[in-house]
Amino acid sequence: MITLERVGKRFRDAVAVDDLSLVVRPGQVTGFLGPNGAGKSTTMRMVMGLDRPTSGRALVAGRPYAELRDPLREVGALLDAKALHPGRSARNHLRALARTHRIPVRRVDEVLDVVGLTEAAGRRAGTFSLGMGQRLGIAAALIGDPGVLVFDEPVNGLDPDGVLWVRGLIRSLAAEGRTVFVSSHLMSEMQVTADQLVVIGRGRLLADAPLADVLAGAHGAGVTVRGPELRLLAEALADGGARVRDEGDRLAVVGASLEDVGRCAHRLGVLLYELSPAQASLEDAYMELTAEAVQYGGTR
Ligand SMILES: Nc1ncnc2c1ncn2[C@@H]1O[C@H](COP(=O)(O)OP(=O)(O)OP(=O)(O)O)[C@@H](O)[C@H]1O
Repeated sequence: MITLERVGKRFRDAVAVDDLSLVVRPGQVTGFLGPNGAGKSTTMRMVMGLDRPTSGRALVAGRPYAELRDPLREVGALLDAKALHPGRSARNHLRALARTHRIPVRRVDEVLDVVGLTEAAGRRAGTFSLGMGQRLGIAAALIGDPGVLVFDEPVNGLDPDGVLWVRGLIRSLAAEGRTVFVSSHLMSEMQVTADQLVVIGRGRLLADAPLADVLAGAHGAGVTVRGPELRLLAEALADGGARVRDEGDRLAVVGASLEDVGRCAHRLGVLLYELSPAQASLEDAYMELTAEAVQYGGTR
C-alpha cells in the first residue's frame, strides 16, 4: 500500500504537488494520470524517497521510504530507464543491486527470465535499445520481489510488442496481490490497464475513482458511423433527438443506440462502411477533467 498524506512539493519557483492525499491499494492497478508537468514524476519520486516532500508524508507500507529496513523488498520502481551504468552488463548491473541489498544472487537470473533478457544478459547496458533498457529497469524493480511497484510512464517509447508485454506484466503483478502504481499521460493506455484511476492536474487531485465508475460517468458514450454520404442520416438522427457531430468522413452520435442508428440508416437507404460503439468518451472525460490544468510551457 502507498499512502500520501497531504503531500506538497514546492520547487523554488513552482508548486509541483499540492496537498495531495491518496491511498494506493494492493491487488489492483492504479493508473496515475495527468497532463505533462502535472506532478506525477515528482509524486513518485517522493514515494521512493528521492525527493523530500515540502509538507505532508509519503508512505510505503506505512513508513517513509527512508525508514524501510529492506527497501528493495518492500518497493520497486521504474522511474528513469536511462539511469543505468552504461558499461556494465545487464547481469552485472542486477548482481550489484542484489549484493548491496542482501538479495540472493539467484534472483538475478529469475528476473532476467521474467523480463525476457536472458539472452542479452551479458551485453553492456549502454548498447541496449530503449525497450531493452526499460525491461532491465523493470527487472531491477522486481529483484527484491516487492509488494509495491511504482512505474513512471513504463510504455513510453516502446514498440507495440513491448507495450503489450508491459501491460500483461503490470496486470499479472496486480493479480498476484501487489500494489501497482503506474503513471501515464495517456488515457487510452490506462483504459486498458488500470482498475483505479487517479487524475492530477497542476499538482492537485482531480479524481480518484474506479475505472468502471469513470467509464459509467463519462457522458457522450455513443456511436461512430462511417460512410461516403452521411448528411441525410445526420439530419434524421438529429431530428430524432440525438446529438450528431460531423467529423468529415464519419459521424459521432450521442443519444442513439447502435440499433437505432442501424435502423435509421436502413430506412433511408444510406450506405455505411462502419457502425461501431464509440470508446472516445473516456478520453473526452479525461480531457474535460484536465482541461483547466493543462500547462502550456511557453505561455507561463
Ligand atoms: N527538480 C526540479 N526543479 C524545479 N522544478 C521541478 C523539478 N522537478 C519538477 N519540477 C516542476 O514540477 C512540476 C511537475 O513536474 P513532474 O515532472 O512531476 O510532472 P509530470 O506530471 O511527471 O510530467 P511529465 O508527464 O511531463 O513527466 C513541473 O512544473 C516541473 O517543471
